[in-house]
Order: sequence, then C-alpha cells, then structure tokens
Amino acid sequence: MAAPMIAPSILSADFARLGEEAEAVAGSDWLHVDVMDAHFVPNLTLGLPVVQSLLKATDIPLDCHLMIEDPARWAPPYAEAGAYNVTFHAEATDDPIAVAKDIRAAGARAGLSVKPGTPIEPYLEILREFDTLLVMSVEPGFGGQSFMPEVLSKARAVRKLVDAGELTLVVEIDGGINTDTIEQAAEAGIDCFVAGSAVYGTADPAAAVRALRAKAAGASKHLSL
Ligand SMILES: O=C(CO)[C@@H](O)[C@H](O)COP(=O)(O)O
Ligand SMILES: [Fe+2]
Repeated sequence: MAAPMIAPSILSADFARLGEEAEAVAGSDWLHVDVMDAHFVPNLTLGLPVVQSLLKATDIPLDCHLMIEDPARWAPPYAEAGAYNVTFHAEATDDPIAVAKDIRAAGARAGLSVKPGTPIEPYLEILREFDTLLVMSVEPGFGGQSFMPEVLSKARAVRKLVDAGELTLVVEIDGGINTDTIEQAAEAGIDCFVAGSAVYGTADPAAAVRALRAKAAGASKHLSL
C-alpha cells in the first residue's frame, strides 16, 4: 500500500473563510468537499459555484462527495469545473456505470460511495469503472458523528481485490475518523481518510492532519505493499 492519504473535510470549516481554511491544511492529499442537497440527505451545504471558487483558492485536489439526488444530471459539471475526484452515492442512481463514465469523460476520477447499511457485494463487479470507493462510516448528512466500525468489513473485502490486482482504486473512508479510530480503519486497508471535526475542530488543523497521518502510517505499515 502507498502512504496513507488524509482528506480534511471542509464541512467542519468556517464557510465564510473557505480559502484560508484550505490554506490551513496545505500539504493534505485531497480536500474533501461535502455537497448536500437537502433531499438525498437532510442537510444543505454548498454547490458548484462554491466549488468553482475553491478551485481558484487552493492547489489541493478537490475530493467532491456528492450527497445528492440525480447524480447523472449534477455530477459531471463538478468534473468539468476541475474537481479531481467526483464521488456520488450508489443509492442515488440506477445506472452508476453511466454516471462514472460521464465523470471520467469530463476529466475527473469517478468515485462510488455507499451508506453504512448498503452492502458492497452487488457493486463489486462494477468497481472497475471507478477510481475511488468511499465507504461511509456514519450516516451521511452531518459531521461530528461516531465512527461505525462494522462498515470495515466492506473495506476489507475491496482491499483484498485491490491487493490481488483485480481492482485498481483508492479505498476511502468518511465519518468519525479521529486519532482514536483511524488505526482500526488503516488496519482494514483504507488508503484515504476523510476527517472533518478532528481537523477543523482543533486549534491547529495542520498539526491534526500530521497526527492523523502518523497514526495511519503506523497502523498500516505491516500491510502488504
Ligand atoms: O460526508 C460527511 C458527512 O455526511 C463527512 O465528510 C463529514 O464531514 C465527516 O465529518 P467528521 O465525521 O469527520 O466530523
Ligand atoms: Fe463526506
């Protein structure tokens, strides 16, 4: 496995100072941007205009997590705008392959996300159409919730396929990641760790990113390369 990646989630940042908040975590691998539409999830955050502004404000690759209905319509514009990774939910569409193809054609990596209660088995066959799998370890909608370790069996199943060379994708986890929970996720074979409150809820977000990276690296160093 490569070195662990950390993706601070701006959901826990100050929305009036997003450029500075991105600057505060310079050196992070991805900047995680939670797009919520108040339909797919019971919360409303930000959309394409804010992502377009963030793209001008930071060099950190944007990892857009779309918690929205109708990703076939709304996801490709994020890729066209220049987002690095565009992830939508398996539960939000009947044709995830078509959405992934459109995202890739527009120049971004395509990501598939599954809620905690969604099994991974029905999607294993189509994961070759994706560059990222985002395993939700809380119910999507809000930051600051508790980590659900039971979702790690999904990460382990996909890690096995990646290590066997059957899939090439980044396995990412999102929800409740902090210095107490990141090691168990790393041991399950996670490549990329989203953290919102554990980064922006602290006085020194850059130090929080370093602490998370160190813990994940320590826990995953025994895993196969
Ligand atoms: O997608 C989501 C929530 O739906 C996340 O990206 C949260 O922003 C993670 O926040 P923490 O659980 O790390 O506080
Ligand atoms: Fe997210």
